[in-house]
Amino acid sequence: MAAISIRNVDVVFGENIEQSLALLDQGSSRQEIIETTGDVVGVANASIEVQEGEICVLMGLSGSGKSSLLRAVNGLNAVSRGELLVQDGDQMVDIATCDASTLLHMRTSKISMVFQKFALMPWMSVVDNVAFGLDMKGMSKQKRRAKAMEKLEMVGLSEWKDKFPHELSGGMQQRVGLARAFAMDSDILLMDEPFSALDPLIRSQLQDELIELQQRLNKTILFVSHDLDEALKIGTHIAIMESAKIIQHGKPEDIVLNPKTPYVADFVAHTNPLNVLCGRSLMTLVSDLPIVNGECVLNPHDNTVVNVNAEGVITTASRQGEALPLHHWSEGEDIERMAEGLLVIASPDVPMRSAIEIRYKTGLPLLLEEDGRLVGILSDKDFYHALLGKHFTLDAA
Ligand SMILES: Nc1ncnc2c1ncn2[C@@H]1O[C@H](COP(=O)(O)OP(=O)(O)OP(=O)(O)O)[C@@H](O)[C@H]1O
Repeated sequence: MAAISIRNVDVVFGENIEQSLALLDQGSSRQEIIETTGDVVGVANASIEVQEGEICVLMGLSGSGKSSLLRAVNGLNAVSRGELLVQDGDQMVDIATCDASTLLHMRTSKISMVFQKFALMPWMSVVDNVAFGLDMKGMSKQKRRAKAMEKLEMVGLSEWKDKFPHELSGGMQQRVGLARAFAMDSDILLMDEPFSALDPLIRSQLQDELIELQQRLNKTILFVSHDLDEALKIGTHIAIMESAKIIQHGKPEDIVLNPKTPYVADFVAHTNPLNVLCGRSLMTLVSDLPIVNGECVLNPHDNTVVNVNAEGVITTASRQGEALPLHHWSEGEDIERMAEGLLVIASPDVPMRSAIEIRYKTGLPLLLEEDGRLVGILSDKDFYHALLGKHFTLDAA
């Protein structure tokens, strides 16, 4: 079930909204609209569904409209046109048209927000900051404190409960912000560049923690970032915005492999694809391998070959006439101790990061097997393609 359903949403800032919407419908650009009406188009005709338990990252350059859309989800920005449905139990509430008391209910019990600037109260202790917001839910003081302590524990800051925000580092303050958002126990978390003010190491740690917490608590998260590496790491889905519009929405691997416009391709070209790609997307198909004397040639330079029977089952392999030991690898198995000269057979779903590590340890290509049949290989050419970003095809719309 969709937790958030954004349907043809426009967000226009200004005094002449009707006129600006009419101009949008006529195909006027943002710039033309600002020149004619003085209004700024924050979001134009955005439609996406975010399913329960997804982390959807809104990605795009500065000014593309990410925050404008995010803030529409909890009513901080008014929706000028369209429907913005948010799940409340087994019904959907339209944030665009609901009354003030419904909006208040949604904000206090269904949707929480984490900002880039931690938004902590400087005069309140860490634990009181985390508990802030729970009294609006009518919780007793004792319960509020217990809940706040539980969430502080979760982010590893229980020892810091009585300190004040200025006594904490930026990363710790952001953890307090996260603890506060999780304390609200809302089903939906809106996160506006929550980690962008932090240094890379802390940022990466908090990203890992967020993924882990999300898996444990199964929240639905809408996350704004201008960093595709971050989006690829934490997003189950990514929506890319340009000039107020969503121009591509899909799973991370789809975005990396099939960018729809040069704008998306440009983002993709500057990212590290190893976190999202798997062997299947890059492998050389078995049907494309040269066959010499009935053997599939993996590397003609050192005569590494593999034999498959009529059913496609791998039987033996050799390098310069010497038999190579075969080893079936599955995810989670230690790669560190793999010996040079081991020919590894893995699933086509092997993450490229693991595949490269295996290649590094064994010095050999990988064989990819599905349903007991050899379907492809990963050789150095495929690894270089992944690293150099030559794996995608620009599917220009
Ligand atoms: N409250 C507002 N009033 C008027 N214009 C606004 C308001 N909020 C945003 N805008 C304008 O809407 C456009 C989109 O801004 P938005 O903050 O959504 O972009 P963004 O993609 O989140 O950018 P950034 O990464 O820099 O935060 C910008 O031109 C901005 O000036």
